[in-house]
Amino acid sequence: MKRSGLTLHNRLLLVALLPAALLATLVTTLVLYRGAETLDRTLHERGNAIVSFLAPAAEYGVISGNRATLQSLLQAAMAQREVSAAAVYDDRGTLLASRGRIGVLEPEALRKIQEGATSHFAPDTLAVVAPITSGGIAIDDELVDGWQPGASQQRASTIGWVHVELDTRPSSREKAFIIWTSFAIVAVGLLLTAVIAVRLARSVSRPVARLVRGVGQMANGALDVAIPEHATSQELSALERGFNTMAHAISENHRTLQLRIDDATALLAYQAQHDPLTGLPNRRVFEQKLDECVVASRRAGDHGALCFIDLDRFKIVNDTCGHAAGDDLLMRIALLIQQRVREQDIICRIGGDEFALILRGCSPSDALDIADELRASIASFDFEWHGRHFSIGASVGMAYIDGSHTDPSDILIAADAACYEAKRSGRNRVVRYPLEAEHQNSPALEGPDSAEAV
Ligand SMILES: Nc1nc2c(ncn2[C@@H]2O[C@H](COP(=O)(O)OP(=O)(O)OP(=O)(O)O)[C@@H](O)[C@H]2O)c(=O)[nH]1
Repeated sequence: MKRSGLTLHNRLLLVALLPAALLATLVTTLVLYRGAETLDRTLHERGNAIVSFLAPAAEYGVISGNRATLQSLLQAAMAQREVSAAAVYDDRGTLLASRGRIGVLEPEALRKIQEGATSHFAPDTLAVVAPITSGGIAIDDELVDGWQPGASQQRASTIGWVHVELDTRPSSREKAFIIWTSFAIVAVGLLLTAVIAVRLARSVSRPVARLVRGVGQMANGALDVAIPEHATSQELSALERGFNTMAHAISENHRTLQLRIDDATALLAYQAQHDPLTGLPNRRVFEQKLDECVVASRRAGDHGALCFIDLDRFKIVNDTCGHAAGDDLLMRIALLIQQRVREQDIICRIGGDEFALILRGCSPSDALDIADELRASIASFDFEWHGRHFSIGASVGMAYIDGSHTDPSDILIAADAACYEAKRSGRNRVVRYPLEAEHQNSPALEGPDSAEAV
């Protein structure tokens, strides 16, 4: 659909003002027309009434030629409101008497004028002329031989004319007054209508504009939107409340959803980095940390050691008491190791019963001491499961991180080989890499064989 450039506000103004303006124009025109017509008609009627009264009254004066009578008659006519001049003519059009500044009419013009005819012969003047007729005297006629009823009417003839002029200025002034009063009323009415229309249009267009802004903000991604509820109309007020409720609900749902996503993401991140059974960092984290350690040892001289810890004869617990017991034992051993290592050390579970311990910032001898203390703790740990007691051990393979390695997998291989050697040479002991020298020179580190289930 084609869009118009008119705003909602302007449309509402148009709807309110256009009919009012049209109606006002129509009504004003009608009132003015009717008012002017009525004033004109009233003036004409007055003129006619005066000449109708004057014509029969002047009959005697015209017949008798008594000008004094005619003058006093005209004087009486002049007393009438708006009469500015008056005159009487005989049947030949000769002026017999006049009052005021009369515009004398030619006999020709008089003869053409019928009774009650009016005309504007001069500006601001309305002239009314009526013939003076003589109907004869009925008493005298009856005395005449051969008189018949109705004969006097037949002999009525025009013996002169009365001519009255009315001043049209008061009437014009009244017309002007009506015109200006009407215009003033219409102007005030239209002004009031405009003020009311503007207020009404605003009461609709402003809340709608606020709603449009709110929707726009939401469309741009700002969900926490609330518009002020100032609408005065019931429907718009309900719309504002509804919008705010809806926006709040959407915002809340979005927030809840975002929290769930964050939780799920955090859980996934945690699960991606931790062993689900013991909660220790998993193999992936271990590899990262080992990388960091190797880099730190080369760059900052931050030396340390890697210990591979493989539990001895763990399988017996699984086989005799089931996997639940094995799981419980793994969790307890993980806790035990965590409690015994330092804050800067990193302990990870990297396999079934295998743990990796990265010792940071320590000398080879300190690392050896820590590893052996750990081994001894595991060896002396008494695991109890439904009345049965188990004592397991741990074989520990150690490789130093002293800045001489560039590849972390070399250290891994070394620690793995040392651990294997610890297993092979009887379990429950710490073997460090390089193997031969360490193994031969450190008999003290060799512990007793791993304990069997008791
Ligand atoms: N309960 C339990 N057992 C596991 C889990 N992961 C691996 N295992 C078991 O742990 C055992 C590890 O095998 P081994 O290391 O050969 O068993 P071991 O008795 O410790 O043998 P040595 O290391 O030679 O002393 C296997 O039987 C696996 O099934 C686990 O998450 N829970």
